[in-house]
Amino acid sequence: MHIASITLHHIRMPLKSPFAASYGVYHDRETILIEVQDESGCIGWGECVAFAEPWYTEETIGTAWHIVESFLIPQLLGKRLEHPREVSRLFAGIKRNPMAKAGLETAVWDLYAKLQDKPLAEVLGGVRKEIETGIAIGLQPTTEKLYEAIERSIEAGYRRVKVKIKPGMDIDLIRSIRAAYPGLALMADANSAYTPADAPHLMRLDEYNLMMIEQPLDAEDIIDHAALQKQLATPICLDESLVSLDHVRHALTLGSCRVVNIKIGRVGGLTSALQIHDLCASHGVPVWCGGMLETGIGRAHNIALATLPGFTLPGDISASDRYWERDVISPPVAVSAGKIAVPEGPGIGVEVDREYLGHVTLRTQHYNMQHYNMQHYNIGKHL
Ligand SMILES: O=C(O)CCC(=O)C1=CC=C[C@@H](O)[C@@H]1C(=O)O
Ligand SMILES: [Mg+2]
Repeated sequence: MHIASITLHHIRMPLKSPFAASYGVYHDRETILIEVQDESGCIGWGECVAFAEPWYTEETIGTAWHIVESFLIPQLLGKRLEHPREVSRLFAGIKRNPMAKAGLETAVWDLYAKLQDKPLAEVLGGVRKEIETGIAIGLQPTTEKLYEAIERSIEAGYRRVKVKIKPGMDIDLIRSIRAAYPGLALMADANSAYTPADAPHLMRLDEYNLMMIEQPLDAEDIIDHAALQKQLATPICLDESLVSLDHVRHALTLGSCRVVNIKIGRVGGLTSALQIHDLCASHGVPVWCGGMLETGIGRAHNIALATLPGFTLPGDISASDRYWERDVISPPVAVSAGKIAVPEGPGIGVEVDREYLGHVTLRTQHYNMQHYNMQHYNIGKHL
């Protein structure tokens, strides 16, 4: 692969309904879609999943655009690569910023798979032709709205339901859901809404047979999660805490969690996601693919990743129409009886709807060696 040009698309898509977590509410989704084109004209697509606000992690659309444009593109543009796993080595001189890195790196994986004329799932080592999937329901304004959302999820066949919790919307909420749906595969995501002092309160959730409690404490609290896991019968699943392979290795060593949510953007790309998958498998720790309210491009990468053998739990890969009136891919992601058929075309196996992409684009920037701003290129050169 000779990386000939890179194009960034900053887009905004309206959410069909607001998505609320313990830290805030999303009314629309800004994201950065990334095209990487090689000298043959083949195009790989990736998605940088940073939000517009630094609520989930410290990355935002603004930080990611800056890091991609000023530091990562200079390391990638013009390079001749044999394999996408080389990209993370090219980016090693730039600290953290995993979502910025993953946006470019996933595009190179898609490009590579297309050049191999193979589905991305096959190139990654996938073993499934369809994946079972779950759904994440944001905090709802009323219990009735929550029950309506749960009913719709069950009717759609989603294999597990994730609800959001936070202090004041937890024990009673879970108790009422469990009373209404005794056999439902149910988990809760706290998005770091609790502190270690809340351990006795969180232990009360043990009686409701939750599959797991996701990220109860702060992202930095790897040691405190280990102490909490010793007090909880319910498995802890970590999300925000795990931003690299080393973070996962530390969490498994300390016993901070018994389940791992792998999000391609949060861990810096597919190469890192594969390494984390393999590490968890060696420890007998199940993983599932988390979601970031992606467009169909990020969703397609998630589907490919979720075909790997260690992804034994349903993830947050819902249908395109769960969030979007219209997606930027064709065909949109569809869920049937809680399952998604893995695309069989080369790469991510979906086409980008450029007409709609243009409609939702706020800003586009194209970079190639002839026109690239040498000032930016020189910034990257010293790395
Ligand atoms: O992509 C989805 O379906 C939503 C997944 C989801 O629950 C989340 C997405 C992004 C940030 C968080 O609010 C939350 C999570 O922590 O998993
Ligand atoms: Mg989460």
